[in-house]
Amino acid sequence: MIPLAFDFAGESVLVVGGGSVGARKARRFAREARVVVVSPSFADADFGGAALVRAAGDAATLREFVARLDPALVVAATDDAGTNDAAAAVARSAGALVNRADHAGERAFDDVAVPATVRDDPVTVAVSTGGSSPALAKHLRERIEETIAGAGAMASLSAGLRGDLREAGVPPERRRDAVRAVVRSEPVWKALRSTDSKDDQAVGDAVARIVADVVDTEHTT
Ligand SMILES: C[C@@]1(CC(=O)O)c2cc3[nH]c(cc4nc(cc5[nH]c(cc(n2)[C@H]1CCC(=O)O)[C@@](C)(CC(=O)O)[C@@H]5CCC(=O)O)C(CC(=O)O)=C4CCC(=O)O)c(CCC(=O)O)c3CC(=O)O
Ligand SMILES: NC(=O)C1=CN([C@@H]2O[C@H](COP(=O)(O)OP(=O)(O)OC[C@H]3O[C@@H](n4cnc5c(N)ncnc54)[C@H](O)[C@@H]3O)[C@@H](O)[C@H]2O)C=CC1
Repeated sequence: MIPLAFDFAGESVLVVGGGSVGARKARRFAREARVVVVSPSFADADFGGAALVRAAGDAATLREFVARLDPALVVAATDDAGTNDAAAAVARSAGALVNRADHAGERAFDDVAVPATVRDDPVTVAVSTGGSSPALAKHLRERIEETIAGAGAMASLSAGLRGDLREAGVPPERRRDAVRAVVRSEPVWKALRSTDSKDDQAVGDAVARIVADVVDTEHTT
């Protein structure tokens, strides 16, 4: 399986099944998509603000919801394999992606798996075990959470730096070297992770030193 980042803004997601797994998937996709959950009962308190429709997902009902919502993705998350089969078949015939919560391995070509995900916006890190061990995916996600602290700020900082250097007419190769040096710099990471607001100054100083170093070195060689 190959991970891709999918922009769900403006898209719909249909979740079939309102247990704790359906709720977790609904919360996940409700960050961006319009989510509708179809289920005869709802066992979790938090569906991320998704619309909840109390109905059994038989094939006719599912076809109706898929036709109405035109979802990019259908999540089959019931405890009933027959219903999950029907949800997957209806989704496929409508050209939607399918996520089956009760399947791993030997997937149809259009199936997707939901990875364990760490966010420090705009950075996301996704862990998949190819469906073999979701518990391991979760554990690795917890470990990575500490490792990427500050990555969101680093992404914004380096994107800003790239823009500034471009505007200043710095040629592409030198720009690339400077940005690469900044994202690898321990002093910059340390300052970004600091909760001390005066470290904004430390970040700026560390970046300025690196940029001057890279630009100067390459001037003189
Ligand atoms: C294939 C996949 C399809 C999909 O759902 O997309 C799938 C399938 C199955 N999960 C099962 C069980 C568990 N799933 C979790 C947790 C998570 N499961 C997630 C994803 C995936 N699960 C996809 C593969 C991802 C990959 O490639 O690794 C995570 C990462 C993302 C998310 O769901 O948000 C989320 C962690 C979120 C986080 O915290 O970061 C736990 C841990 C726990 O609950 O503590 C357990 C119990 C322990 C265990 O069994 O491992 C079972 C057996 C059910 C049974 O035995 O009845 C199946 C079905 C099967 O294996 O056949
Ligand atoms: N992918 C994952 O991360 C995990 C997947 N699983 C799998 O996912 C399934 C669901 O797990 P839970 O949410 O814990 O189960 P659950 O039993 O708590 O919830 C199942 C939900 O499906 C609903 N449902 C039953 N028939 C339906 C129908 N015809 N139409 C619509 N909804 C229907 C039920 O009302 C209930 O709300 C499990 O049976 C298991 O196979 C379990 C743990 C983790």
